[in-house]
Amino acid sequence: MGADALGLVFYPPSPRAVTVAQAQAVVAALPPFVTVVALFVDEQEEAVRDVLANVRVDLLQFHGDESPEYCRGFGRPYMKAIRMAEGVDLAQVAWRYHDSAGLLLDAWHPDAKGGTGAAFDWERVPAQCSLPIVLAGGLTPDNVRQALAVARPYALDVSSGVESAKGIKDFDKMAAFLNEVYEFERTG
Ligand SMILES: O=C(O)c1ccccc1NCC(=O)[C@H](O)[C@H](O)COP(=O)(O)O
Repeated sequence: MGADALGLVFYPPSPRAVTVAQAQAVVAALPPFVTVVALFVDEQEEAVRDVLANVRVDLLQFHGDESPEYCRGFGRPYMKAIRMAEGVDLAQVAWRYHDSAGLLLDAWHPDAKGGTGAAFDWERVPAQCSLPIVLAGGLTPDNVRQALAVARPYALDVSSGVESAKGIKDFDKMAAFLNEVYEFERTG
């Protein structure tokens, strides 16, 4: 459908978690030029290295409380996800993770690390940031145009909003989401 990237969730508690074998099958079916993102949450280094040794990964996404040293320790492009708790200082975060490919901003949730379907206040996305902003959290075909207008992110990341049930992607919802994005790009 034209998405630039696809995320593989290597976080066992997630309903979207994949095994290495499932990830290999997904990657093998992708058309060229789609960025493969491997997502981890406070994972043991050994487990990350095992995925890197067995799956063609373009970008690591760290969605927990990983330090900058941990994130860059794999010698691969990475992106740090930040859950937008109250008072988070994005300028300082961008400085600490200066070599991150971007900052993925997601909703903070008391019981889950991500993929919750909850949104945060898009007005909190800074107009200026030293890193490209990837907007996530509670995006749907119905609200994505508004999110783009308010937050003006570099990219979007969506999960629950294009699913029929937790972990089950819905073709029509994905198509509707992408159509809304293209329409926004066309009309501003
Ligand atoms: O998707 C998950 O289950 C997940 C679990 C734990 C940490 C991160 C997770 N997903 C990360 C993502 O990048 C999601 O796309 C992002 O949180 C937005 O999710 P949603 O609000 O469901 O669109």
